[in-house]
Amino acid sequence: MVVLTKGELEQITLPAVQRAAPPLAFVPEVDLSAAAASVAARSAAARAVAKACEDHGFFKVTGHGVPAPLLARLEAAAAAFFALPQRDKDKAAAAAVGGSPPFGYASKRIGGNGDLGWVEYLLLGVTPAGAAAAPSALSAAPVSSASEGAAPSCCFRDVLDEYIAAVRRMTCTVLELMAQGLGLDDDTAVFSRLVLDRDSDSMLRVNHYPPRPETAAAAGEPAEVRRPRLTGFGEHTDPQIISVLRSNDTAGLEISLRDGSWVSVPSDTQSFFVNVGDALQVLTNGRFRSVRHRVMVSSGRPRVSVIFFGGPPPRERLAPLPGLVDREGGRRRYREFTWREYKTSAYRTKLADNRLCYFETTTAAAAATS
Ligand SMILES: C=C1C[C@]23C[C@@]1(O)CC[C@H]2[C@@]12CC[C@H](O)[C@@](C)(C(=O)O1)[C@H]2[C@@H]3C(=O)O
Ligand SMILES: O=C(O)CCC(=O)C(=O)O
Ligand SMILES: [Fe+2]
Repeated sequence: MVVLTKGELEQITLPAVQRAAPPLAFVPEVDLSAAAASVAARSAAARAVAKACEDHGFFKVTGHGVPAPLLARLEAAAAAFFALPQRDKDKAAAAAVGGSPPFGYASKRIGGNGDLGWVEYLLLGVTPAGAAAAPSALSAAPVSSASEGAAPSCCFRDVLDEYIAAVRRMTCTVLELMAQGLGLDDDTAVFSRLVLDRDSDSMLRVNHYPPRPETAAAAGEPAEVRRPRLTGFGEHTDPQIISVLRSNDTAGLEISLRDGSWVSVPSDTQSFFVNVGDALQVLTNGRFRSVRHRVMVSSGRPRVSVIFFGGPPPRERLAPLPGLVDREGGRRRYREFTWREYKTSAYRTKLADNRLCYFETTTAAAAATS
């Protein structure tokens, strides 16, 4: 059980004074089933994806083909896992493959550098075969399907493995549309091959944000005091190439727009949300922007989200794609580095830090500060 100090608790509750973010008026959307219908539909979808990645680094995917019963089973399995007694969840952490952070179960502590959030989570490496390198204790968390009534019960780990295979396939379709939208028609697998590589450093995260707790404030106090907004997951960009998120019907995800304002993303259980990650910002020479996002907890209902992070193999050298650099008159915004190097550097940072600035070329860094 994690017991926080008073100061640590304040760190989570501090944003209570902030006003709730307004909803994102227009969530860019791509329907993958429509995109598959014809060459013209595919190129229209590719253009829409590229525009969303340039404008927001964020969009919604519908028509994705991930079966609804699988999503329902995953949601039920995750809820059943987080409802386990604390000692069983802690045991799962201790049993994590390799036993080493960041993988396994944790509560309130995010990463190793003092970040806190109103969240508990499972973080799993995804093995080359597509299966979760999951804590073995997950096998002992039986769940029956919420949607299929009499369907056989099955363990969390099996549902996770099935989900990972499906979400990885869909992620690669999205990455191919991104490449096409950038005009990289000669090599539309330029991003997807990194996530499909047998050594791809991809991960799965299952987050559970418990309902915001009641406060003892007097009835006459303003709503923000009676129902403080808590930081579920502080603002950050994701370091990988792409993150593909699905949540239950409790909202909480917020993204930062280009002007720095925050907007909330209405939940949609039928869809997936895609974030551009730092590595894709580098590969596209800054044309696609990694989106700054966070989760705020202001609901009396729990939020459960599952995020697939598509990462390259550790040895992969990342640098702006030459074709995209040429289009900017040869200006290369980032130096070459390996994914291992980037990840090591990222894991030394706090959640809210800018992790890309250490990899900018001097010209880009100089332009940004002038
Ligand atoms: C504070 C941190 C948590 C994090 C590693 C880091 O040092 C900075 C990046 C964080 C992040 C954000 C996206 C993913 O949720 C994550 C798994 C990742 O790869 O980078 C987390 C890391 C984590 O929770 O360990
Ligand atoms: O839980 C969510 O909805 C988003 C969490 C997130 O951004 C992350 O795990 O990197
Ligand atoms: Fe994230």
